[in-house]
Amino acid sequence: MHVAVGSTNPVKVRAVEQTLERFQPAVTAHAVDSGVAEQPRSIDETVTGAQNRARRALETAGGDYGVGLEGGVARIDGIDGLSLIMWAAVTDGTRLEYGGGPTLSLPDDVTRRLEAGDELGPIMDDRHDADDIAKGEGAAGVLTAGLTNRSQALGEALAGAFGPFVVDGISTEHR
Ligand SMILES: O=P(O)(O)OP(=O)(O)OP(=O)(O)OC[C@H]1O[C@@H](n2cnc3c(O)ncnc32)[C@H](O)[C@@H]1O
Ligand SMILES: [Mg+2]
Repeated sequence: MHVAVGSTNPVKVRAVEQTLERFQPAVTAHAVDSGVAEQPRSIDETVTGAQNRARRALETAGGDYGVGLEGGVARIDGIDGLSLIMWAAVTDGTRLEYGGGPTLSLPDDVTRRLEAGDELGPIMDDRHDADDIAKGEGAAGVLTAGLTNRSQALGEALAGAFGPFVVDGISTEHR
């Protein structure tokens, strides 16, 4: 089974390898355009980014499945400030399925900086005097003291999006 991922961020590739380990897939990484802003700011924009990445990865690489993973921030009813969200999309070239990852309420100072126009990755690096948090444990790791991390969180989104293909037995019919 060949799974083409629409990103070269190692955290996203790892999320796919870990979540789909059972199938021992060949996972390839492709720098595709998400078609949305570098920092998506709504559920709609985040889902669209995931969908574009999945479709474009499969178009670029071929293979059995295209996977798109996208991070974003959004306002959630009932919660003050902005929250970190993440969505996955999977396509086999015909069908598209979606899954959401965990939602994490962001601290006030992070929300303020996002509202001023900054992106979450650089904000987290600056706040924690670190480099490339978005390519490692992620905000999901930092904000939970490691109870989860970005790969694991993205993996949960992917499980939701990939599951329907497995349930319907499609994956075993592919190469
Ligand atoms: O190379 P790509 O696939 O684009 O990887 P990315 O880390 O930029 O991931 P996204 O575009 O999906 O994320 C959109 C923005 O949100 C940031 N972001 C999302 N999740 C994050 C996390 O867990 N920790 C830090 N930054 C995060 C990220 O750095 C981007 O600025
Ligand atoms: Mg990005």
